[in-house]
Amino acid sequence: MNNQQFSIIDRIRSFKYAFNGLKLFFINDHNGRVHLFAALAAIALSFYLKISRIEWIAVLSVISMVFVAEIINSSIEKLADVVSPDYHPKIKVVKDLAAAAVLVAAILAAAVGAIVFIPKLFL
Ligand SMILES: Nc1ncnc2c1ncn2[C@@H]1O[C@H](COP(=O)(O)OP(=O)(O)OP(=O)(O)O)[C@@H](O)[C@H]1O
Repeated sequence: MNNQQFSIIDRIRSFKYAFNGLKLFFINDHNGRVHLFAALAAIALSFYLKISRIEWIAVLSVISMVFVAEIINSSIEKLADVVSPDYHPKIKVVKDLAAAAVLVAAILAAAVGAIVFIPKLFL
């Protein structure tokens, strides 16, 4: 248990570190930029198609899910690269599992995108 006193300055500092992580993700991570582009395209399409409130909730939820999964995946990859710069079978399992989380989120996002957008675009 942490016995340190609550400090608003420490809380603000934590936010600063978190925003720095976000900046690193979008600047250094190629996947981060791909996801950002896809998210902006989905949001633009949502405005264009005037999707409903509940559809906005679905679209924004899956977009954030993909970002969360990719940020955690990226973080695990970086940690694994420090822990084991050389090939290690257990690192392979760790990295493949982290990548699987992104895959699951991306499949869900594609499914939600198809359910929301396809009827408005083609039907
Ligand atoms: N040190 C290692 N030991 C074992 N397997 C590894 C190791 N590094 C990478 N791998 C294997 O290679 C795959 C790709 O790893 P890598 O870290 O390059 O991820 P990536 O998704 O290609 O990353 P990036 O975000 O750089 O595109 C991993 O999922 C894992 O199977």
